[in-house]
Amino acid sequence: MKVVVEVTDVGKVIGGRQIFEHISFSCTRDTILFVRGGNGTGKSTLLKMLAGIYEPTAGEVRRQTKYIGYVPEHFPEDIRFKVKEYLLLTASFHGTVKDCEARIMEYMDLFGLSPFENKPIAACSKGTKQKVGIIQALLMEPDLLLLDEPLTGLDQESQEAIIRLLQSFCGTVAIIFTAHEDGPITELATHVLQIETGEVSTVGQSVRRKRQKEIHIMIPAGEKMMFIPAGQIEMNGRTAVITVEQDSSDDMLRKLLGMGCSILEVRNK
Ligand SMILES: Nc1ncnc2c1ncn2[C@@H]1O[C@H](COP(=O)(O)OP(=O)(O)OP(=O)(O)O)[C@@H](O)[C@H]1O
Repeated sequence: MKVVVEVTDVGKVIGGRQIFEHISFSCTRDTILFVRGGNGTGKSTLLKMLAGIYEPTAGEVRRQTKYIGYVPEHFPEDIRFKVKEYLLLTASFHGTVKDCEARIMEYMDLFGLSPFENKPIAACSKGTKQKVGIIQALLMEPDLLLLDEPLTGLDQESQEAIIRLLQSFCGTVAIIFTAHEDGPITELATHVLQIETGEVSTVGQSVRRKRQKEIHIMIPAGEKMMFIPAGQIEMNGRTAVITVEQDSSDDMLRKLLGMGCSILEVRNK
C-alpha cells in the first residue's frame, strides 16, 4: 500500500530547546497512529510539522498526499459564523457547495449536530466545536487526517460518535491522533508512537483492549446467577452489575431477559 507520509529521524528545536528528536515512522492508508506523550512533550508540535505548519529542525517529512485534514486541539475562538454556514463556506474552498451540502447534512446528523445548524459557533460547546472541526476536515476528503486530542472535553456519547466515525475511515484515510494517555480512542490505533522515546509499537492486546459494557439488573427472587463467572458480576442484594465485553453484551442481555431479570441500565465502561 502506498505510503502517505514518511517521517525520517525528525527533531524540533523551539526557542533553543529540543522539543523532540529521532522520530521516525511511516503511514499508509490503513495506519491509525496514536501519538502518546505527557504534557509539553511535543505532540501538537509534531502534528503541526506533519501538517506542514512547522518545518523540522532535523530530519525529513515526506508526504504523498492530496489533502491533509488537520483538526487542532482548540477550535479558533473568534469565528463569527453559524455551524452550517461555516461548513458550507469552508467546503466552498475545496469544491462545489452543491456537492457538499448533502454530506454536511449527513455528517451533522451522524454527530447529532442538526439541531445546532443555525447556532453561532462562538456560542457552541467545546464538543460541538470539535465536531465541526472534524467535519470540516473530512469534507476535503483527506488522505491524511491529523487530530490533536480529538476527545478531550467531549461527553461519552460524542466520544463514541467520533470513534465510530474514525473507525469507518480505517483503510481509506491514514489517521494520526494525539492523546496524553490510553483511553477509549486507543483501541482504534494500529500503531503507537511514544514521543518521549521515539519508540513505535504495533498495537497489541494490552493497548487495543476490548470495550466493555456494564449491565445493571434486578434479579427475580430466588434466581441464582451461577452461570456468570464471579469476576464478572458484582451482587448487591437483588441488584447486580455484570461486566461483559461489548461483543457479547447482546447475548448476555437476551439471557438475562429470558431469566426474567429487569435491565436497569446498560453503560459503556
Ligand atoms: N510556537 C512556540 N513557541 C515557543 N514554544 C513553543 C511553541 N510551540 C510549542 N512550544 C513549546 O514546545 C513544547 C511542546 O509543546 P506542544 O504543545 O507541542 O506539547 P504537547 O505534547 O502537545 O502538550 P499538551 O499535551 O500540553 O498539549 C512546550 O514546552 C511548548 O511550550
